Amino acid sequence: MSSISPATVDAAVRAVRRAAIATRWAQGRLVSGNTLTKSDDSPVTVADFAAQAIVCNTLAEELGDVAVVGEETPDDLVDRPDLLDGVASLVAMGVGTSNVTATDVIEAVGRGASDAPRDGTYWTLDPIDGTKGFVRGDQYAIALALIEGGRVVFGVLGCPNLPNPDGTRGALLVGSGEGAVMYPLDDAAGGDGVSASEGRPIRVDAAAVLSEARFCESVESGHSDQTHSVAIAQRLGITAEPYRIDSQCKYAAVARGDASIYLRLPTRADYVEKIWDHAAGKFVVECAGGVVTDVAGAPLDFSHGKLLQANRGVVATNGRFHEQVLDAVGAVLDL
Ligand SMILES: Nc1ncnc2c1ncn2[C@@H]1O[C@H](COP(=O)(O)OS(=O)(=O)O)[C@@H](OP(=O)(O)O)[C@H]1O
Ligand SMILES: [Mg+2]
Ligand SMILES: [Mg+2]
Ligand SMILES: [Mg+2]
Repeated sequence: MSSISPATVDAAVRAVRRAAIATRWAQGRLVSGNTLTKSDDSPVTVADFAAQAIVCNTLAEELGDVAVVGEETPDDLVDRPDLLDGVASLVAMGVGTSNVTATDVIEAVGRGASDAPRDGTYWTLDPIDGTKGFVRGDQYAIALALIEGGRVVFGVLGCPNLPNPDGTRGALLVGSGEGAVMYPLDDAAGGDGVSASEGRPIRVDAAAVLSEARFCESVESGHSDQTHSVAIAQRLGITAEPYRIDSQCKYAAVARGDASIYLRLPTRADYVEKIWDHAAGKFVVECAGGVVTDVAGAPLDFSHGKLLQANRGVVATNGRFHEQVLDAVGAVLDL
């Protein structure tokens, strides 16, 4: 396991925190013209572009010229002067400067449009994961991970709306070789980097009785097969209702013990998962003591560029239940 320098951790946490706070501000203020539909028919908003720009600018400022493989591309923005103004104001808010121009925005989003070299070192970024949840006013995540030689080595998940047991909302989860730590999103000390005094180590739950486990899955039935997940739960004797929550907040839920299992069951034979939808979340779960594989039990393989083309679906658990869950998944999906 490579060790990640404190400067790298600090830059990544600051980048995600800034994007989380700016997008949270934007979430309740979106109007219909703030959203467009991409060529694959999926939605993207001014906040997705702004978050990518904020994270890329912060990493560049603090770490220099790093490669970032982000979900969004400036191509979707260039002919949309109507969107650019909104993105620029959000970026200005996020990075704490004034005078962000349309050209600055295009350049900053473009910093996140690198290719994913097979054996190289690069960051992967989902500036808003769960855009549908974001637009609905529900859960979403900012997910940033570092990949070295085809393996995830560090991950940060910003979950601006995640409900905490003490009634507050918002959490920032960091997975590194030293374990998983959760920080409040709003730093009491007023800083936006790592504030070690406030970090709290997190672990997957210690549940030992499978029938009492809680499983989570996507809100969107088009992203995860919710019919087979019910059959799998029944087979495992699980009676609790599924915890349906948007985005990589599902990984956060498993990492900190709000749920014991995350099932992402393919809905289409031709859908291939993207690295930015899983890298940060899966690493945080593993650092918190959990296990993550695809539905057939294979480790997620980040050595194929932008796509997890060697995998289908995802199963994440507290580790203790993993084999039994995979057996049930295999039986129900007829693998
Ligand atoms: N068919 C299909 N199967 C699996 N996954 C898909 C599919 N289509 C889209 N996506 C990706 O799902 C990402 C959102 O993840 P979730 O389903 O967990 O969240 S949500 O319930 O949609 O909010 C979403 O990420 P964002 O685009 O960042 O929101 C997509 O990359
Ligand atoms: Mg998207
Ligand atoms: Mg995503
Ligand atoms: Mg996204």
